[in-house]
Amino acid sequence: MSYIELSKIYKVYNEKNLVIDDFNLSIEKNEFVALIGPSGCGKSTLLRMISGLEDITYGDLIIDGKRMNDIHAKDRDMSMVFQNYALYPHLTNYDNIAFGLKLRKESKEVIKERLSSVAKMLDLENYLEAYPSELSGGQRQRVALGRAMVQNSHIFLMDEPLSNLDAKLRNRMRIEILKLHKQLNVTTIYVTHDQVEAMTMADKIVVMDKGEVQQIGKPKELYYNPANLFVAKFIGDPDINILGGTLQQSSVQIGQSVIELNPSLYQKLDEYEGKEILVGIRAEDFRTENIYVESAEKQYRGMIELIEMRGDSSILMTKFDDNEITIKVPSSQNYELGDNIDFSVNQSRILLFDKETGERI
Ligand SMILES: Nc1ncnc2c1ncn2[C@@H]1O[C@H](COP(=O)(O)OP(=O)(O)OP(=O)(O)O)[C@@H](O)[C@H]1O
Repeated sequence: MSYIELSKIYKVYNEKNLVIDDFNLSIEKNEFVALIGPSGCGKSTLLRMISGLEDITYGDLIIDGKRMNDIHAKDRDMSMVFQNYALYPHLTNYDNIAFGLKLRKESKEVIKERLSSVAKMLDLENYLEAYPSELSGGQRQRVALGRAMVQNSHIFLMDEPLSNLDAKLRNRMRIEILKLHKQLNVTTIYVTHDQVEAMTMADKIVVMDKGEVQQIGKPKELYYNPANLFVAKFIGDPDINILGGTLQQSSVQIGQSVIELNPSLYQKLDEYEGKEILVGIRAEDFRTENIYVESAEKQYRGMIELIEMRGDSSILMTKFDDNEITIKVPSSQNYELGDNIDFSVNQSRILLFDKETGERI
């Protein structure tokens, strides 16, 4: 049995509103798990059920072999960090961090010792006598982290802790949280709607939609082997290109164009022969250089309609037959608006989906 087991968990609000539907997840000790999905999919509800702030309607929450459903939040050995920091404005940062310890009636010495070690780790030593309003967003979030850390809990629950920070600070805090996670040997469950955050931080990602798990896997698994169209579209930036086509033996007909498929792929496709399917191609899976070397790959030509410069790469928008597509190229390749671009498709990276169910074929 894993350290944390969520087994057949359901959440029903007001006896009719099902927001978590048969959720199952195993989490190992010291693992960093990200829950991601669009707004309203039930991520926060799930985290609140784990923390004890919300009842579990049905199912079992087991931690270290013990059923926790009826254990009070304060006795669950967990610390929570929220998006809006939830700091008390009338308390100094020191008292904010110490709040939980004082509530638990820890001795002054213990509080002082833990505060000093945490403040050092978070680079907050010079701000302890100040109030939260005197801090920047990043510093406030560090105070909130500090408050969680001094509890010495074995489990950290984080609900979009970085969403209020600007992009640069978010990147820095991501690294800080990861370092803390490793240093403290805690098990972390991290809610975010930002797939980049989840991909860069998590050992394991749970993709949710409408209260249901879509896929659980390592970041790379989700990226290269999405279970369905929802996961393929949710993970990755820019969005994966999805083209509608008809399967014909060893190829897919897309409008007037044809994409050849790898033998390993089309051998599994008998039941789809002559049927409409969806083809997923990530922007980096078009080849634009040395395509003549890959003689087996068919070549296509499109006119560049838009260029998005991203620093190291450029995203080119062009057409494949009548479909708008994006192609990612190193920005050192010089393309201009209106240029024609020749490209081929990396066959080994093509993803196919059932048009009706969205499931990966
Ligand atoms: N106390 C409540 N009573 C009734 N319905 C609720 C309650 N809390 C949440 N919900 C509903 O449960 C669903 C899931 O909400 P939840 O906050 O868990 O989503 P989320 O994925 O965390 O969204 P976001 O990313 O926007 O925070 C929503 O449809 C929401 O309206």
